[in-house]
Amino acid sequence: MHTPERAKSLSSDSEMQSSVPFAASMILEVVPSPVRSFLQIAFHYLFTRRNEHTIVIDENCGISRNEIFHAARIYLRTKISPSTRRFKVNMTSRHKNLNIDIEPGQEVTDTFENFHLKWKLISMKPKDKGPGYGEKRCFELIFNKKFNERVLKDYLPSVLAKSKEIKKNDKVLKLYTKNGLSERKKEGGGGIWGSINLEHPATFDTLAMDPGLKKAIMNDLKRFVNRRDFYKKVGKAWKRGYFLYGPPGTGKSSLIGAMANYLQFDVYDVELTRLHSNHELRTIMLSTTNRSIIVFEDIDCSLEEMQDQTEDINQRVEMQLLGYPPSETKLTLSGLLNTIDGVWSSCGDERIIVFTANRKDRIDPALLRPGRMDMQIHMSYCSAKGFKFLASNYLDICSDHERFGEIENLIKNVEVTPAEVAEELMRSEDADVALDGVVNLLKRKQIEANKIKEEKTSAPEHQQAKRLKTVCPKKRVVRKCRENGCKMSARSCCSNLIIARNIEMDPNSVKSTVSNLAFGNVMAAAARDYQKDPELEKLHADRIAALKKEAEKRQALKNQGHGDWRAQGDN
Ligand SMILES: Nc1ncnc2c1ncn2[C@@H]1O[C@H](COP(=O)(O)OP(=O)(O)OP(=O)(O)O)[C@@H](O)[C@H]1O
Repeated sequence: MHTPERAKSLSSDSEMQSSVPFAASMILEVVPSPVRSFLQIAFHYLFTRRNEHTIVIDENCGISRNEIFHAARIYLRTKISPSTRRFKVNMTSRHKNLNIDIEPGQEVTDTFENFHLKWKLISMKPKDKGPGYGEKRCFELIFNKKFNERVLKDYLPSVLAKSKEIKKNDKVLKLYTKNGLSERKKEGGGGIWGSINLEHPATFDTLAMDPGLKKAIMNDLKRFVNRRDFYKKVGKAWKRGYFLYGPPGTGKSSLIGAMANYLQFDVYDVELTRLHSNHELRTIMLSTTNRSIIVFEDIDCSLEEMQDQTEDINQRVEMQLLGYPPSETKLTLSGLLNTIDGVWSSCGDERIIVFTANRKDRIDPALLRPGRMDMQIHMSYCSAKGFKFLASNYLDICSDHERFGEIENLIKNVEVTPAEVAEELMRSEDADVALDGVVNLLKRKQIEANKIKEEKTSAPEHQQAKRLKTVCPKKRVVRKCRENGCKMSARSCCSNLIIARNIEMDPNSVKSTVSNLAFGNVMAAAARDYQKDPELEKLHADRIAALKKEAEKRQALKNQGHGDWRAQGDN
């Protein structure tokens, strides 16, 4: 059994003395002190270090986590003794116990059956980088070489098993977000992921959704985690995909929180728009842990942005031909699909992949095919049942209330999200006041809905044009372009329109709008685009002429070798 005394002896001068045979210690007793320390080191090496074996356990295996390193960190928390000079302590509201952690440079001793071992946490930082940047950590496990086989066969597996048990008893869910490929945060040990404790309050008990659907999701999750052998037998990666879609505020994120709390799984939040290549996506997927939920939120918007980025590349290639340095963006839909269910996806167990979107019709069907997305869940507007559920949850109204009838009648005809209803219910603890708020909200929504309906049916063309004006300018431009068969990205359509408008208004202002782009090139592209679109061409014939003139002028300036030709005005 390990004792503080033993720990101390291993980490001090007396360790050396105690580890040499009796005869050698007698010699040390009699020699003068300057010679003694020299002999101490020599004897220590001769009788102890020579017989030592060291196993190095890195934090990561390439780009994946090294599970033994992380298990050892958890296990060694229970082995920190009074002789450990420095260690960390933390505890959040969700922890059941104080959380103790070993610090780099510190040693911890352990005893297994009848032999001793020493663990040391080592941290190496590149000199020229800031704290936590590019840091590499490893454990050194030192023991007598005659126990080599027992360490590998018995001791390390027992460390893995014990750490699992400790984790189970004091599990705190984590929410991981990406740090950036080259960063390695000290805390959280997630490699390229930074983590915070996930304290999402949502559970299946607090979610307002169809009870049948709720039950089906819970059963599906339970069945999934219990089917390790089944997945092995049929030769499939042990993962499951969920696609959650519905308008903002219908509870998609809350459902993810409820799933994490139900399964006690960590959550990884992948922001596709922050990734630059398929390689980067694979790297971050490989560094996620087992028993986790990997979330791609608002995938419809992310895919649109990915497409925009790719189109930007096409523009940049054109710019490259004009002598601009090359740059590339390679995060593609096929790369995403490949990462989800290609060879990469089988590197890990018990993974749940969740995609969320506001609209299903904007998603490429390839992404939703069975095997990729096993369960599609529609999160819809609040129903009368949903409202009653929220009322009982927020206001503790378990039976009936005089305003329920009116609310049920109104809610049937309007599109209101659970988030909007919840917001009203939270405004007052007085049920009458809160429910009045809900009634007013529903009435307002009904008036708005009626107005839109009216506009649609009365003078169609005039009203439609009016309505188009009220939607956001970007959407209006894109809608107009799509109606005319233009396939350019939203961003390109808008930037072309801005350029055209600026030319019409004030040619000098153009340079500020597009100062970072290859001016002449963009102008030419914009002009080409207007020509592609017959209706726009008709409407903007003189704009096209202006664009062409502008493009030629800028190109000519460039050809003449004017330094900063983008900054030249129209003089
Ligand atoms: N179905 C629901 N049951 C209970 N509460 C809900 C539900 N939907 C929304 N809420 C409440 O509204 C808030 C916002 O919901 P949530 O973020 O889960 O919606 P979302 O669909 O993910 O929205 P977004 O698409 O904008 O991210 C939640 O914190 C919760 O309080």
